[in-house]
Parts: sequence; C-alpha cells; structure tokens
Amino acid sequence: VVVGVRMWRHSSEHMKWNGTGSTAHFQEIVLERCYNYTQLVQPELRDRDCQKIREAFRNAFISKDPCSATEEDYHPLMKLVNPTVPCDKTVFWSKTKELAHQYTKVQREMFTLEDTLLGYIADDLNWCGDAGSYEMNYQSCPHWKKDCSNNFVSVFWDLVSKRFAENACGVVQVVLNGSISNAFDRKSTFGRVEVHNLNPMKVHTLQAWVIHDLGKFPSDSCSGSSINDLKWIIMQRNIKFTCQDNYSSGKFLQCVKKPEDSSCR
Ligand SMILES: Nc1nc2c(c(=O)[nH]1)N1CN2[C@@H]2O[C@H](COP(=O)(O)OP(=O)(O)OC[C@H]3O[C@@H]1[C@H](O)[C@@H]3O)[C@@H](O)[C@H]2O
Repeated sequence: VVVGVRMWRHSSEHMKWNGTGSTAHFQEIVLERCYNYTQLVQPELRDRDCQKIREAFRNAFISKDPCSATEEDYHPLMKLVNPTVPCDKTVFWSKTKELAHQYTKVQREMFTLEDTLLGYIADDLNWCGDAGSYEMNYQSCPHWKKDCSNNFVSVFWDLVSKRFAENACGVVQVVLNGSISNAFDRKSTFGRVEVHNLNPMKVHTLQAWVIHDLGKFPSDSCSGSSINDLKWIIMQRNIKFTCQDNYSSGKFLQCVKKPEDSSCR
C-alpha cells in the first residue's frame, strides 16, 4: 500500500496543502459577523451567545487533521444555532450566488443560506488547523479535489446546506443559471445535498427560476434536459415542480419586486 507522503513544511509545524490558507483574523471576523447578525440583521436572535458560537466553531476543527472532518465535529456548534426560516421563504441557488443574494436583498423576507446566522458568519471564509498544533494554518488548507473532500470547509457547507433544506417548508425556490449548459447539476450541492433533504411532508412545491445573463442567448431553459432531470427527481419525492424561464437577471429582479408589472406576465 502506497501511503501518501504529506509534505511537512521544514520551518513551521503546519502541513503544506494545495488550497489557500485560513482567512486572516478568522476568529475576530466570526465574532464580529455573529454580533452584526444577531444585533442588526435578525435582532430576535440578540440573546445568542456569540463568544460561545465562536468557541464552538473553533473547537470543531482546531488541533484536528484537516482531512478527517466529520459532521459530528460540528454538532456542538449546530446545537447553538438552528435555522428557523419561515414557510415559503427559502431560496436555494446553484451557480447563481450573486443573483440569488441580489434577490434576497430586494425581497428582504426571502432567505438564502447566507441570510441565516451560520451562512452569514462563514460566507467566503476559509479555515483549517493541524493535528499537531493549537494554531490555525494560515499558509494553506486542503483543496477539496487535490487533497481531500472531507475537509472542514466542504463538510461544513454540506452540513449547513442539509439542515437548511430539512428546515424548509411550503413553496421553496431555486435560482438556476440558464446561461450554462447544465443549469441543474446532480453533483452540485443543490443537486447532491439540498434536493434530497427537502421534507415532502413539509415542502409541497419547488419553484425553479432559470435565469440567463442579459444579452446572452440562454443555454438552458425549463424544457432543457437538466431541468427535466430535476423535475423527475422532485416529482419522485412527491413534491410539485414548477419552472419559470425567459427571464434575464435584470428582469427577474424587477419582476420579483413588482410581479404585477405587465412585462412580467
Ligand atoms: N458561501 C456559500 N457556499 C455554499 C453555499 C452557500 O449557501 N454559501 N451552498 C453550497 N456552497 C458552496 O458553494 C460551492 C458551490 O457553489 P455552486 O457550484 O454555485 O452551487 P452549489 O449548488 O454547489 O451550492 C449552492 C447551494 O448550496 C448551498 C446554498 O444553500 C445553495 O443552495 C461549493 O463549494 C459549496 O460547498
């Protein structure tokens, strides 16, 4: 058996990985974002203990082999924060992160995962430690493809995405990218995790929006094969499927704000 030889940096105690290192000032950013969210964004969460949340987040991965992450490592953190999104207000996205967040900015009552506490805290951050150290590794962290998929960042997003989907109820929406050939991809987090964790006892309809970039000819649409694949999976799960296409991103944002507008059908 060839045992992969991990390259140790000669000078410091940290491993050398293929991915970018932990975000500088990670702990301070986590604490600041937690206070910002619980005091300003969702004041009804003002009693959440941000020091405890920061500590539980750090304890999930510090001093552990960054290629041995499991969902259990995050359980103490998950116990401190449970996503409570009102029914009919959940928005998933795939390959349309910016547009989905523009959507929930104009429609404040809608929620993407980033509009919940854990998604808000962790968005765009990177983090990892080392089994042999109490310090975070700011030089490099495992790359999900070149090093290992069970790294702490990938396991975190799969876990919070699963909980976000489990919690959803009523009519849920997904914003998909009509400017790429496969707007729906079974291997994406939406296709691999969220679709399969919707609870058919709570979610009765998935509404898909297939949005294409302005001035670009749509590459996929509601009648495309990838959307039909999504429709089949959803209907197999006893959830109704509806789909809207023929929207550019600008028109989508305008029409979600004013659906009664004549140009919005
Ligand atoms: N900062 C966030 N990252 C992620 C969220 C999320 O909500 N916020 N994710 C996943 N995710 C990470 O984004 C890329 C894939 O994006 P991309 O390929 O564009 O789309 P995915 O379907 O994989 O992920 C978006 C989907 O999963 C949640 C969010 O609630 C959306 O409904 C991959 O690294 C995932 O681990």
